[in-house]
Amino acid sequence: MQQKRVIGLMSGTSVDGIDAVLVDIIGTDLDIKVELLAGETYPYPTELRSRILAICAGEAISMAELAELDDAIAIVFAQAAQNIQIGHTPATLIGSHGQTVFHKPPQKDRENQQSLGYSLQLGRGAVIAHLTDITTVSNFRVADIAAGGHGAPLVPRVDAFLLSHPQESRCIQNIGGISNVAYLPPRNHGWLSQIRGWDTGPGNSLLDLAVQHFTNGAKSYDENGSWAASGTPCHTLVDKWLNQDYFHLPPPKSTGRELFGVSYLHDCLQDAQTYQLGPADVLATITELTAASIVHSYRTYLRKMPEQVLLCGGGSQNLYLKHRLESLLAVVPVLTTDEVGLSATFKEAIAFAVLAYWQQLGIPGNLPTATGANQEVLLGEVHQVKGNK
Ligand SMILES: Nc1ncnc2c1ncn2[C@@H]1O[C@H](COP(=O)(O)OP(=O)(O)OP(=O)(O)O)[C@@H](O)[C@H]1O
Ligand SMILES: CC(=O)N[C@H]1[C@@H]2OC[C@@H](O2)[C@@H](O)[C@@H]1O[C@H](C)C(=O)O
Repeated sequence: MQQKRVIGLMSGTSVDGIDAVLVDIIGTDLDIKVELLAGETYPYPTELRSRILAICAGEAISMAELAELDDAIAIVFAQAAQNIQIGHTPATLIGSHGQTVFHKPPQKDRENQQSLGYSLQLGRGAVIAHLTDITTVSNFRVADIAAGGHGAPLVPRVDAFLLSHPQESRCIQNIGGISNVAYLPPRNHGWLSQIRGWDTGPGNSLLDLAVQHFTNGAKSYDENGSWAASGTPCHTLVDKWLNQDYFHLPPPKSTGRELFGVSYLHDCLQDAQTYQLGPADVLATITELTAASIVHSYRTYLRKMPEQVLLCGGGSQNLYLKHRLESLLAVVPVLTTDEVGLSATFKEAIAFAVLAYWQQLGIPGNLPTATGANQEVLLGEVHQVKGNK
């Protein structure tokens, strides 16, 4: 049986820091087992985070600055990989997602011709491999995009093998900067082809930006959602915002801070002024949009509601958001993946360790029903170092 010690590195659309995990992986698909040996979030240095957020918000930079940023990110990713191994037998493989700074889904023109998407993750794998002396797999999204897919979400195939249930249907709901779902039917005949996945819309991105706006940067997020919980959502605005095109696009679909970022928040704040909403009410209203857009997408795009929802990502710790999801989902129980034995904080980093492991075994990592690609493909580019297998 295959077994490997792997490092997973991930920084998502919240741009809060690098999630690093050290895992032992054994098996291949339904027999796969992942043991989490260590997990840590290493915050970005403040100045580096500001530069990343600026380009995510559309600020123009020169090619020289882009090259410098690419390697500055690779260096902190490599440091995260070194640190997570302290006190452990070293890993022989790294799966590094990198830092998304631009994401453009594939688009259809008026003649229904589809153009390819484009997604850029910085922190080049060759530099991580060189600095750590560990074979590194990176650039996971490009092969799926070349096959006509969105290149996202990629985690549903990993969710399928780590979190599906023999009898129950589950939605695995990640609430990061952006939210995405993997719908997992019960594991019976043909279940793999019935899995669905898509980005549901905003997660914490708008909430974090609003908190930074109201506190002049003194706070970066609303801990436990307590500030939002002290306000009242404006349902008229939630209904208006839910009319937006993205929520009415059928899956497969993906999005990013290009849509749910600074200028979207600006529009929300203008609307909020019309209704004279104070900061707590604005946060409550954006939280309601986040919860309502998730539930609306289940009701609209799934044949049947799931029997259970398992939350993960930083937003799973936002108690007010969790409470609003529970209320809107009514009878469907809402748990976190921690409660079924998989770390809600580190699941995405674990997923990129698994995707790197699959790459080395020649196992495809994408699910065309989630990304829209025209075929299953091997994900990731390999940066081999001497001695690693
Ligand atoms: N205790 C908490 N209370 C409320 N929100 C929290 C808490 N802890 C984390 N968060 C939120 O989670 C965010 C980080 O989530 P996460 O690390 O899952 O995002 P990400 O991986 O960057 O995003 P994505 O999944 O879109 O790639 C923080 O920016 C914050 O908004
Ligand atoms: C382009 C990009 O980085 N997309 C991320 C982002 O963060 C959440 C959502 O948008 C998601 O679908 C995707 O990441 C997860 C890890 C995925 O590919 O499954």
